[in-house]
Amino acid sequence: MTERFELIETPMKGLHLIQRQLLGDSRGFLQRLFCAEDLQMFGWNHPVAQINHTLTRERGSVRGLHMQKAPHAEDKLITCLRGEVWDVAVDMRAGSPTFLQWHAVHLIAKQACSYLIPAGFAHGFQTLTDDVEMLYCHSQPYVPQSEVGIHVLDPRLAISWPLPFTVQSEKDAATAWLPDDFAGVSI
Ligand SMILES: Cc1cn([C@H]2C[C@H](O)[C@@H](COP(=O)(O)OP(=O)(O)O[C@H]3O[C@H](C)C(=O)[C@H](O)[C@H]3O)O2)c(=O)[nH]c1=O
Repeated sequence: MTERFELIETPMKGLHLIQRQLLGDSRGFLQRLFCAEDLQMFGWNHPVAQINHTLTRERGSVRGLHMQKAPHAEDKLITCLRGEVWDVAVDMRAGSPTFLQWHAVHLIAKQACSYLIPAGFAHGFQTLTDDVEMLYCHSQPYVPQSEVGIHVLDPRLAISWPLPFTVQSEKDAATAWLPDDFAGVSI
């Protein structure tokens, strides 16, 4: 725990929830979304290379599952700024005791909790409200050629999504299932 962040463990090594402290006053609040010194204690050991902001309009939409392969494998800090999402991280690390297991968290903007997803995990989410805004801090730049897609309905993962799907990108819908001999990624 630091002055501004509380680390909440998950069943998977390196995958954490980060509870942020809001500093409230008569005007509203200030919250720190990222702090290199503090987050280094939680395993984030890189500068922030890029920050992305997405708007997903329709409830039930699904983005992902995506990750970047080495040497561009990246840590992500996922923050829900508006609305609510069912946010899923999948352990794709070769040799991990939780290989191909997934862990989902219900991110609610007002609850000021972020999801710290280390390199080697695929990430995706389903929106539980309309007009969801997400902020992603990435420890590596976007390198499309290194991106790997995993199908959100891949039977080897058996992710239990909370809502019927509404909107999904053509790219994500067309993603192939994992080959039977897939043994994971090395990061
Ligand atoms: C990821 C990314 C994309 N783009 C461009 C590429 C496309 O022209 C456009 C939309 O890309 P895409 O459909 O891959 O966006 P998402 O489906 O939201 O991808 C994200 O979805 C899941 C949930 C993630 O965890 C990743 O952060 C990210 O892959 O933005 C960029 O310019 N920079 C980027 O970092």
